[in-house]
Order: sequence, then structure tokens, then C-alpha cells
Amino acid sequence: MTTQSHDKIESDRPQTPSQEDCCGNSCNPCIFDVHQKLLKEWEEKKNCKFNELRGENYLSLIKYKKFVVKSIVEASENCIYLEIKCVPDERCRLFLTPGQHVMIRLNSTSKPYTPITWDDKKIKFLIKLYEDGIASDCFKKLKIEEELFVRGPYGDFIYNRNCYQYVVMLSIGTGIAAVYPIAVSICKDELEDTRVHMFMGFRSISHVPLKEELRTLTDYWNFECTLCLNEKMDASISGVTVVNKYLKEDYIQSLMDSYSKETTLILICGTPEFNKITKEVMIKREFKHYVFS
Ligand SMILES: Cc1cc2nc3c(=O)[nH]c(=O)nc-3n(C[C@H](O)[C@H](O)[C@H](O)COP(=O)(O)OP(=O)(O)OC[C@H]3O[C@@H](n4cnc5c(N)ncnc54)[C@H](O)[C@@H]3O)c2cc1C
Repeated sequence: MTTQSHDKIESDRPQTPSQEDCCGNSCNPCIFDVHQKLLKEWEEKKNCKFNELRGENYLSLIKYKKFVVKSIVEASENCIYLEIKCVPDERCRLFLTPGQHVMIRLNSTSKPYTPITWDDKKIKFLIKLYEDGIASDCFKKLKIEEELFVRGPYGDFIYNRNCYQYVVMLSIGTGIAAVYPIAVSICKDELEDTRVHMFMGFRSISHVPLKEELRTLTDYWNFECTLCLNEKMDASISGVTVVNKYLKEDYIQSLMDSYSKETTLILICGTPEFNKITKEVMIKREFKHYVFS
């Protein structure tokens, strides 16, 4: 899609009324209700137009598509970056939205993974290698140029620009893979007024992937990042706050004091136990908007 066609679609977005446009007489429909309706119609039209302009997606929801391994690089202790490339096809490109995941099939096993970056032809993943993990064992043996198969993308998380004052991301371990692309897309959007605060739990600094990428994100005015490390040690990443704290209930409770329960979106991604505890905190604190990925 050309930048002009993209800009044209964006410029058709219904203008958000200001507080002064509302007379305060509880009209039915209120100017804000009308705006919501117009916005919904515009979103629907925009999605149709995008699909028309962008061409076919190489990925399929129902069929595994062939990819080859382009690189395997150590990301942190027990984690690799895996970059894969699709088989060239003039008509097709890769389309994903931040936070979506795909199924990767290797030998006879198939597991979900969340792309951290991608372009028209390539996808990069952050993958934790478990001792005796079924897929992990396949990834450990994987060679450059070897074939693997992917279907997707899945996940219906939709983020709309400027709907929140803050997006707070709470993740542990490889949960960072789900929230990192969302943080990047918000920070790189020049029309965003929303601030992103990321809180990530890891065992130690050697378990932290994407260090350089996180440092780069801290150059954006609206990004702040705190690493919560379980093991006590001196560690630093320029621009990133590092604390020796366990990202668990009481600490999460205290973090949430700084945010409004109406205007904050909370994204949660970790183990089932972490997700459960964090959800309980959000319910207790009456936060209105929280999502698990
Ligand atoms: C939507 C989604 C997105 C995901 N995205 C990512 C991602 O981006 N990156 C990522 O790294 N992971 C991601 N995951 C997790 C991923 O799909 C796999 O579950 C993970 O990689 C482990 O798979 P495995 O086959 O290697 O390990 P498994 O075989 O599932 O084993 C995992 C661990 O459990 C242990 N284990 C297995 N069975 C038992 C048992 N019976 N008793 C005790 N221990 C046992 C194994 O020894 C191993 O240490 C995602 C999961 C979901 C649901």
C-alpha cells in the first residue's frame, strides 16, 4: 500500500469532538455517541479498503505455509531469536498485527509463538528453549535453510490510537514477546498521545532479551521501562530502570497506585499463575480495561 493511500484513509477519520462541543443537556443521541457510530463505520470501511489495497496475505489461518530458517541467534540465557523467511511470491506479503501469534509446525509438533518483528517476507521470534520441551528439542536441532511451517495469524487484540492515557504492560519471561511489538507500534506512531509503561520480570539480567531494543525505545518521549529482577545484582541498561524486586501481587498493587482505573489499559502476559494473580489485583483495584495475551 502506498503512503498516499494510507494517508488518505487516515485523513477520512471522523474528527473527535471536543468537550465544548457537548452542550451537557444529556441529548439523545449525544455528539459523542454520534462520533462513536461514525468512528465504527470508518473502522469497518478502513479495514475493507486496507484489504483491497494491500494484496494477499502469505499466511493462512487454515493451511500451514512453508518458511525457511534465515538465522538463529542467542537472545538471552535459554532463549533464541529465530528468523524465518517465506517462499518468494510476487502477489503475497506477510500481514500481522502487533500481539498476534502464529502456530509453528516442526516435525510432528505444533506450538504457538508470537512474532516480535516482521516485514513483508520475514518474521522474527523470541523462543525459550526448555529442557526436555518437545518443540524446544526441535528448535535446538534446527539448521539454517531448513524448512518449517506456519499458520495464522491468530488473536483479536485491537489497539486504537489515543483511547487511553497509559498502556501498562506487565509481563514475565518470554511474555515480553507479546507486549513488545505493541509497545513499538505505539511509540513509533507520531500521532499517539498515549504513554507506555512496561514492567517486566526476569530471574536475572542474563535472562533479559531485547536489551538493545528496549534501550532504543526509551528514546521515545512516551516510553518507560522497569526491569524487575529476582536475583540481587548490579545491572544496568541505559534508560531502563532496574529494580531487585519480584513482580508479584504486593508489588503490582503498589505499581497500580500511579494509574487511573478508567483511562489505563493493562496488558498482562506471563505464566498462568502470574496472569491469575495479576487479574485478581486488577479486579480488586477496579481497573476497567485489562487484557491477557
Ligand atoms: C498464544 C501463545 C503464544 C506464545 N508465544 C510464545 C513465544 O513467543 N515465545 C515462547 O518462547 N513461547 C511462547 N509460547 C509458549 C510456547 O507455545 C510453548 O508452550 C513453549 O515454547 C514450550 O513448548 P515445548 O514444546 O518446548 O515444551 P513442552 O514440551 O510443552 O514443555 C515445557 C516445559 O515443561 C516441562 N514439562 C513438560 N511436560 C511436563 C510434565 N508432564 N510434568 C512436568 N514438567 C513437564 C518440560 O520439561 C519443559 O521444561 C506461547 C504460548 C501461547 C499459548
